[in-house]
Amino acid sequence: MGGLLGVAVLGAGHMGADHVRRLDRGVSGARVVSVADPDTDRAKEATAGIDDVRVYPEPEAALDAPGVQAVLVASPGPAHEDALLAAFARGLPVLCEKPLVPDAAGALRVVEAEARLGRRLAQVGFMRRYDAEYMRLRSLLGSGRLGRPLMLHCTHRNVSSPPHFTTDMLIDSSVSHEIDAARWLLGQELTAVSVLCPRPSRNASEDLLDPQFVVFETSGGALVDVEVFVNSGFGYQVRCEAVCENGSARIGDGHTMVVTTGGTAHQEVAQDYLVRFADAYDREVQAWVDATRQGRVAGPSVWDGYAASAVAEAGVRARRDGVRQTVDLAPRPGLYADDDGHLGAVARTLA
Ligand SMILES: NC(=O)C1=CN([C@@H]2O[C@H](COP(=O)(O)OP(=O)(O)OC[C@H]3O[C@@H](n4cnc5c(N)ncnc54)[C@H](O)[C@@H]3O)[C@@H](O)[C@H]2O)C=CC1
Ligand SMILES: O=C1[C@@H](O)[C@H](O)[C@@H](O)[C@H](O)[C@H]1O
Repeated sequence: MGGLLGVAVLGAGHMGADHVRRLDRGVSGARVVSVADPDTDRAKEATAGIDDVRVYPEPEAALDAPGVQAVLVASPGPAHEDALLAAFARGLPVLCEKPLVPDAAGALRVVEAEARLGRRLAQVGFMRRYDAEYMRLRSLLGSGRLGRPLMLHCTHRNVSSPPHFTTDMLIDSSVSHEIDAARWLLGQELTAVSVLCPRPSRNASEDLLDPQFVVFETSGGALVDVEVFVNSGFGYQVRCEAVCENGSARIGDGHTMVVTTGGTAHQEVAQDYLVRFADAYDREVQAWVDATRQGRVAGPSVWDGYAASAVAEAGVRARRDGVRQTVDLAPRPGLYADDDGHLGAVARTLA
């Protein structure tokens, strides 16, 4: 594909506006040609200073704008299914922010729609796969040097959650990252989930069960625990420690400057994902633009997005019912047999 890749961006909120800036100025090979947001003022603000960009209230109009060759979906999760199906109907490659679709049935409909097309068109925005620390951890685990992984201990803390955030979203929006990262790091499926909730923090809104403690069992006999705390108040902290038979490895501790003065040491703590994962988003979007211009689709697949939604849905049930839930994935269509390239390679090294 010659020339710059013309991208339609759906949703101009926190992530959408950041991706518009990234496509315009942060990565090479792309330009934003249209943006859709029912809040057109928000879309205009996000596109201020960009030449020849059109703003629409409806997603379909943005997809049909002249020059659109690919789509970046950054609308809220419940709007993703319609956006993906509309992009597929037009044969447009997509980078869709996580979650693919928050509910497993909707995510499976997207899998089936892409499988019917017979070719991959979409990548899911699980950006941790593009984070330098996560990539190092995966390659260390894959090398077999530490032996078989026994446990992953994960922490996922946000400073505060937006007003629309619900108790279910702690798992289907926030923990969805750990679900994908665990599948990718271990090369195993998550097969069962249990959730415990301590007495909620007074800093969370009254109807929010925050924090939560989630434990996954994996197909290879490992355990993955996640403390998710979206109103920690003190920082954006994402950590992961892999404990293996012959050693352990931890990421997420030292992302910023440590200042020592007057007998004490202070470490800055990132306040949000846009800062902590800035490099990962850049790498993710650049990889998507490059692959799309070459007519390829890479990165986390629609199948990975479905698996994450199915596991998260079981987690939400486990939290609501207070009972361990098993995860039953639908049969994987042949189109995603290649996903073993992502998951199976690590699994094979560790077998
Ligand atoms: N990868 C990551 O680390 C992160 C991913 N996200 C994901 O990004 C997506 C957007 O999240 P935020 O930007 O935080 O939300 P937001 O609430 O800040 O922005 C969403 C925007 O979408 C617009 N919108 C609503 N319905 C729409 C539709 N049908 N078509 C187009 N636009 C529509 C809203 O008016 C709003 O401006 C979600 O899927 C979320 O899970 C969000 C934060 C971080
Ligand atoms: O994806 C994200 C948000 O949607 C989610 O709500 C946050 O908890 C995560 O830290 C962020 O990466």
